[in-house]
Amino acid sequence: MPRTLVVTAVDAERDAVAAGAPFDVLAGGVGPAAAAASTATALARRSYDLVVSAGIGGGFLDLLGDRALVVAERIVAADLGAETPEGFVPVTGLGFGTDTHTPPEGLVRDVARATGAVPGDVLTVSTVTGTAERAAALRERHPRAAAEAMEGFGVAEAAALHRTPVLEIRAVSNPVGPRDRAAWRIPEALAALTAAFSALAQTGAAPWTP
Ligand SMILES: O=C(O)c1cccc(C(=O)CC[C@H]2O[C@@H](n3cnc4c(=O)[nH]cnc43)[C@H](O)[C@@H]2O)c1
Repeated sequence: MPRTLVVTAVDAERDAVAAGAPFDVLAGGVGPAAAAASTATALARRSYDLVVSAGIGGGFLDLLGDRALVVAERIVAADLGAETPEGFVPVTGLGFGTDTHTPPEGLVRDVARATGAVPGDVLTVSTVTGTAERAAALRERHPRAAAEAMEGFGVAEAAALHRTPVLEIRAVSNPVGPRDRAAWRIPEALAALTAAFSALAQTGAAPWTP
């Protein structure tokens, strides 16, 4: 029986996923470093066939419109690199590391079909975008970005270390742009997360068999 590990940032996200399906779900902390450490520790204790980074996230509404869910075609470390007078240079442009993980195409397609999620790039940032200028800079560098969050790349790095396929699923709680924390629609996003994992479990297909 295939085993799937879902890694969220906080307890509320963990509980939302668990309410949808009885997978192993871990609240691994906020940010890429906490996510990588927690995921690597979990994968060292037990092997899994799939790791899913899941939670709420900011949406690029020019691409998403009012659609509430995103599945990552690529998981991109959007602020891992160097600022230069000519602009941002990703870590790969500096000659080392990686800045992108690519989930299995077939699984991305299956998730999109089962949940209605929009496939696109999901950016991992260490600082939540809070201005229109920053949002525009990200859009220019990442024309296929559909969402940003803070953990996907960390989860993906740990999964890669353990040679385990990875996915990222984000329910949109707020637009990527000028900060307005009071307007974040967290309960709605958590409900969308529950519905997504419930839909995946109901497919009855591997690797979603709980
Ligand atoms: O206050 C709450 O009830 C609550 C419930 C669930 C989650 C939270 C969080 O604040 C989670 C932090 C988490 O959210 C992701 N996130 C959400 N929007 C963005 C964004 O625009 N840019 C980057 N990250 C975002 C992120 O992955 C954080 O881990 C609160």
